[in-house]
Amino acid sequence: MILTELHLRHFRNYEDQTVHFAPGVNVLIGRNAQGKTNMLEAIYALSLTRSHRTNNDRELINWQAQTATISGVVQKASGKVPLELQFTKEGKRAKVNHLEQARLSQYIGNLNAILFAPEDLSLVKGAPSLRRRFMDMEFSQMSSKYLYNASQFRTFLRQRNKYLKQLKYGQQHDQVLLDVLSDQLAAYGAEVIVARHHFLQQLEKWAADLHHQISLYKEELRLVYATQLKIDDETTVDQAYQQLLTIYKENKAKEIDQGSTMYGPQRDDIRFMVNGKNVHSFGSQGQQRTTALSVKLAEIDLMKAQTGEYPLLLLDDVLSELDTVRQTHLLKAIQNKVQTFLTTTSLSDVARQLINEPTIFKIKDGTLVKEEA
Ligand SMILES: Nc1ncnc2c1ncn2[C@@H]1O[C@H](COP(=O)(O)OP(=O)(O)OP(=O)(O)O)[C@@H](O)[C@H]1O
Repeated sequence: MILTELHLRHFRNYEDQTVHFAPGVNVLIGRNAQGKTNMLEAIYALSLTRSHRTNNDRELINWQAQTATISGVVQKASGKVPLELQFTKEGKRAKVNHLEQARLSQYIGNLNAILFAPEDLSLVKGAPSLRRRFMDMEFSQMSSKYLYNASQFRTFLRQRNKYLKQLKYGQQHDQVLLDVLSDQLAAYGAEVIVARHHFLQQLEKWAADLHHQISLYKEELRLVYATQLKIDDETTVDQAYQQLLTIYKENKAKEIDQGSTMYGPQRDDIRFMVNGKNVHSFGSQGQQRTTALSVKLAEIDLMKAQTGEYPLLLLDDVLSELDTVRQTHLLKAIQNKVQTFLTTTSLSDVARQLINEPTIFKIKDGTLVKEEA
């Protein structure tokens, strides 16, 4: 898919900006604090209805304004889709084809984007919560079923944790409601766990291939889904549900004592194994970077396989973080395949040579101007 045009009104430091993007590589060049990341953030938000760097939507609204609007036109194989998002201090509204969507979950999936920023290089060495967030954000774009199950799971997890605390401190005594909440949590948790297992297996195929190439055929990458359940390719959602339910039954007293839910997908992780060793603990910084890059790039193909369309790729200042070999692989992998938005303070000679006919935009103080070829 291609984002052909974007209009920002009172979004961060953009007052009123219309841009027509190229289908290939769009390079956004500017000094620090001029609005490069803000532009990628706008595209990301138009895709997922939320920012990648804040949970507070109010921060997206220009300090002098009350409402921020992002709108754009997405060109897909099936035709053009106009999208619009509006952020006010009270909340947000989303429109597809000029029609307001009752739920944001109905909106997500119209524009798919993968964002790769320097902090993603810590996907491997960072905390497990980063990897769970990675799975949730990416798989939700590929499957509305995953989006729904993961969001229901979070709702019941909050309720169950609250109830476990009340039981712990004697504010509640009735364990029947706890059993009802455990049943719901196990049902949605099982859906999430089985889906993650399948998505990760597919992601592994592409990631392993890319990693093999980038490491100059020296390293084999494997992605292992670390979960408390016993899961393999044959495990059904019902079997996973029964396993979780049994765990909740057997650990009821322990969880009440803790005042929180100790079992389920909120504790899962991904282990990245290179040549049989966990890169998190044993990998060099270079291996960790190669792994993160391979996994991110593999998402492009996974998303294409799942949705039938390539996503947009947003690269926020990552070139400067990668050495020449990795830059070359990154730029080669995206050429002529995905519409790319790349921010940088200056384009290196290597990158300039590798990018096939880049369209260059200069960004200064919240204004973006296309550089004529
Ligand atoms: N809600 C807002 N209203 C107005 N201006 C804002 C708002 N939020 C952020 N800004 C301004 O946006 C600018 C930051 O832009 P951005 O994060 O896109 O920087 P950048 O060009 O990516 O720079 P760097 O290379 O340093 O990351 C800052 O000048 C900041 O003051």
